[in-house]
Amino acid sequence: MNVNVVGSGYVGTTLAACLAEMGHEVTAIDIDESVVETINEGRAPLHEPGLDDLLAEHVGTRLRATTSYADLADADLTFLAIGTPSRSDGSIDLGPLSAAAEMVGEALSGLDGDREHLVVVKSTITPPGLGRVREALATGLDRGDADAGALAGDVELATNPEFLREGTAVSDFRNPDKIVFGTESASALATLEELYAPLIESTDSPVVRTDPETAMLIKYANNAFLATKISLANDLGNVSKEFGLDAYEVMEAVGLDDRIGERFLRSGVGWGGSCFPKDVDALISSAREVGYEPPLLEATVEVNDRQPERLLALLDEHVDVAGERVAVLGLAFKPGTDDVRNSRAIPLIEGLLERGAAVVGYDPVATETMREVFSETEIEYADSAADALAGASGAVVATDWDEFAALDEEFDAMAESVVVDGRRIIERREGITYEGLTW
Ligand SMILES: NC(=O)C1=CN([C@@H]2O[C@H](COP(=O)(O)OP(=O)(O)OC[C@H]3O[C@@H](n4cnc5c(N)ncnc54)[C@H](O)[C@@H]3O)[C@@H](O)[C@H]2O)C=CC1
Ligand SMILES: O=C(O)[C@H]1O[C@H](OP(=O)(O)OP(=O)(O)OC[C@H]2O[C@@H](n3ccc(=O)[nH]c3=O)[C@H](O)[C@@H]2O)[C@H](O)[C@@H](O)[C@@H]1O
Repeated sequence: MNVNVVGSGYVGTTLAACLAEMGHEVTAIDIDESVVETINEGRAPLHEPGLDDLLAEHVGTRLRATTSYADLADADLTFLAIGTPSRSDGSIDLGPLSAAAEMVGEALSGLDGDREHLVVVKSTITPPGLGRVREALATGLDRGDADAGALAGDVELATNPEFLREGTAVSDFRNPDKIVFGTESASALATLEELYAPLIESTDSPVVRTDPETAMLIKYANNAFLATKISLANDLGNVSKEFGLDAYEVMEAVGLDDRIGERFLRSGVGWGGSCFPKDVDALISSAREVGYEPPLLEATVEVNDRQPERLLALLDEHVDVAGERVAVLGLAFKPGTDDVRNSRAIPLIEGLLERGAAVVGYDPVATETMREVFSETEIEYADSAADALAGASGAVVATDWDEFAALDEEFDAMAESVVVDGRRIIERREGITYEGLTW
């Protein structure tokens, strides 16, 4: 099939590359010229394992990138994979997605009368927000019938939420736990089924067929459940630590219960990233708009917000960091990515700066992205964990990069070897004062 993917971030680029791998002709559209140039050179515009190889293989044959919407109507369908960031009140900023939907509408306004085109929202958007995207698309099509809530027969809106994780985006896309189609007509469903047929046949993944709004609520409920699972592990982890017990031993045993499952029970400094924080906030915000205060989701956020301060309080017990050099190991919100959006390293660094510490951060891939959050005048960036630790009076671990597990004599070069681990990646050893956040 002939497919457009509008938005070439983590989701859009992965989707475009994997659809090309499945044999489709794909056009990736992004407003950022540098992103388009990078893709056309056969490279990923972001750090995502396996994506460079896929692009190198398919760019120039089945995949191309462009900033132009001009030929959009030639394809069978168009995905919208635009960011849906949070506003300060927790609701979603629909501006970028609506703007893109309007541009797609304009590009489709000249569609031949006998042709159909499916617009598929891949972005995560609340059910009420979807109405706004429909309106924007209708505005673009210049049909102005948004009140009727429907688009003319030849252009239809569907949803197909994405469940991939950053750092494992390509393998997650190739092996999905489920595929969710939110459609309003049999022909829209048939289009998505045809598009995904190679993946469904090769993986046997379950397919959920529902309406567009329910599909999106499934996405929110999924992320809310996972974030709550981690926050519960953190709450129980804090209790374990106060009892002088090891939360990991406890949760490993708890996870053996099939009804609970062992994944996403790793306690520590909490969840970050571009999605859990914004999606849980958006769900709370849109529930409030319809008159429901969701107490458990609010507690999920509160537990998460407190973990970095709990970690710093442990550091305070061992060293007064005012005027001292403190190493922050890991800047990315999790290993395998250069994404620092809502990374737990950010509140840790802010807390250390408030205490008057001289912060030196190290990350194997996320230094450049973190420089956009903290300038070189605010914190120092080291080229290696060893350089970050040298002369430091304390170290905090924010990300569980594998390479941190191998650190050993590097701790000997610290002025005071106090290590507070927020991710259980450093081994306890002789010669260092080690504190685990929940163990
Ligand atoms: N990052 C992730 O792991 C996941 C993200 N999602 C959802 O997918 C959506 C996209 O997320 P990311 O890929 O992380 O976003 P991103 O921020 O990495 O990428 C968005 C891209 O859209 C481009 N863009 C903005 N306006 C545009 C326009 N009018 N026309 C063309 N391109 C435009 C930007 O230049 C950027 O390259 C969000 O709703 C997110 O919640 C869902 C599952 C996983
Ligand atoms: O909607 C999204 O964008 C995506 O959000 C998450 O994926 P992602 O944010 O890439 O990363 P995760 O692996 O889920 O980790 C999120 C955060 O939770 C933390 N985490 C994870 C697992 C755990 O046991 N403990 C824990 O603290 C990680 O360190 C990280 O900060 C979901 O896992 C994906 O299914 C979803 O598609």
